[in-house]
Amino acid sequence: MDNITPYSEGGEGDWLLFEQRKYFTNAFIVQHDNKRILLGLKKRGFGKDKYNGFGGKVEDGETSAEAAVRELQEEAGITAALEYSGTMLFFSEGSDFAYHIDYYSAAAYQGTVTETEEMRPEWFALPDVDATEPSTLPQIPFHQMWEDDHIWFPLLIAKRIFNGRVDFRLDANSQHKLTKWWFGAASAS
Ligand SMILES: Nc1[nH]c(=O)nc2c1ncn2[C@H]1C[C@H](O)[C@@H](COP(=O)(O)OP(=O)(O)OP(=O)(O)O)O1
Repeated sequence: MDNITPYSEGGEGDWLLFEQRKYFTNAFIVQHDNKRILLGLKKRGFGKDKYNGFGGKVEDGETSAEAAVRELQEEAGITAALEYSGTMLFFSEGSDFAYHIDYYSAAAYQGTVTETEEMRPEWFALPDVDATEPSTLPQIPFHQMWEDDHIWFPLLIAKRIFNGRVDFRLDANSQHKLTKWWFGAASAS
């Protein structure tokens, strides 16, 4: 049995309202055997300088699973048999649509992890409470990721399929600030 919180919520105020959603994917390589997870530093566009999984828009005519495989190939140079991990609805003040993001993960991959124009891939240590010696890899850099990620990462890592909703508002410096959220594991498996 994993020792994780299956549901959490927080923040304040009313949920922001939106009229449109667009579909995105986000994929992670999570290797429990090697105690590591692959993230990428986004080099351009929305979310620049944040670490994230590899993903992007679902194009017309493809499923989100197909988009996830394509984006992982385009952004990290690798192919993987990705499995569905969860779905989140991300909405930010100032945006005219909500991001519907399907998450995927895999342990194994084919090819060589490669830096691309969009992402600089890097391995990080999976949290390991039983470790007898510290990992040589850096810890997951939550301070340099979307603010909600630390809430649902334990579910992703434990392979608990999750759902969630986050609202961000813009602060005086136009930085995204997490204002309201909920995350839950969709099943107890
Ligand atoms: N880990 C994450 N946590 C979060 O809270 N929001 C995320 C997120 N990953 C993505 N988002 C949100 C914000 C992000 O800018 C938006 C779009 O995701 P991406 O950055 O993956 O897509 P891109 O805008 O790069 O699309 P492409 O141009 O098709 O690659 O979805």
